[in-house]
Amino acid sequence: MTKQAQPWPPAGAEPAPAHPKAPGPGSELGVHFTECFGCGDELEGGLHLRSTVADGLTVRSRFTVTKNHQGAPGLAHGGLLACAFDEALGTTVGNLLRRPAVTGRLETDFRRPVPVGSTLHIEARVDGVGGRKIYASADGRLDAEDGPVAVRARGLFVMVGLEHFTSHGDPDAIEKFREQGRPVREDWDINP
Ligand SMILES: CCCCCCCCCCCC(=O)SCCNC(=O)CCNC(=O)[C@H](O)C(C)(C)COP(=O)(O)OP(=O)(O)OC[C@H]1O[C@@H](n2cnc3c(N)ncnc32)[C@H](O)[C@@H]1OP(=O)(O)O
Repeated sequence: MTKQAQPWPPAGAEPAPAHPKAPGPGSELGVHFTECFGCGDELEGGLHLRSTVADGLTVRSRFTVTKNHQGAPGLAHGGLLACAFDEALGTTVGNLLRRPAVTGRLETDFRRPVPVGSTLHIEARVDGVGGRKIYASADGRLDAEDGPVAVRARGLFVMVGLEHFTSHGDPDAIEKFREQGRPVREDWDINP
């Protein structure tokens, strides 16, 4: 049987404008939580992904593959690469739309090996919104913004209320997150 390509974003999704308080093009997004494996600076073996808003509903992120990220000798582990895309897509959705959301589904296509020492340049964009569902996709290129594509990903994010984090998360970590000042509640649309 021939596999039919599904449209992306799916029928019914609408283009989503950036939130009025979303950071503008050129803004560095920084660390959203210091213990985050994707972007936090407290975890020596983390990805230390860094992101900058680009034009449109697009964010450019990059991270350098270290020995902490290996699967096969000298090559990035696919699961770690998926983590980098989860972070890059999540930070794009969170910062541009300013609606709390979590990853419901993440698809990755691994097109080329990613060696230790290389830097992956990830361009992620919001593709559309349908109800509580946010569709986003990203391309990861090797060692330059116009380098060869090594990984592609698509994510479905589902808008949630703050109780998702307060009822399932660790209260001490949530308190630390609040003390770090992100997100500033007034700058977000909280209820899905
Ligand atoms: C400045 C700071 C920046 C912030 C920067 C943040 C960066 C961090 C990046 C990392 C982000 C993460 O890893 S987040 C962590 C990983 N993800 C999680 O732990 C999520 C675990 N899953 C859940 O909690 C739940 O399943 C939810 C919330 C996703 C959905 O549950 P729910 O609230 O009961 O809603 P539910 O009715 O099931 O789903 C709502 C709609 O989405 C659809 N839907 C739900 N899941 C799926 C799915 N896998 N595939 C297809 N569709 C799905 C449903 O069919 C439905 O469509 P319809 O009927 O409406 O049409």
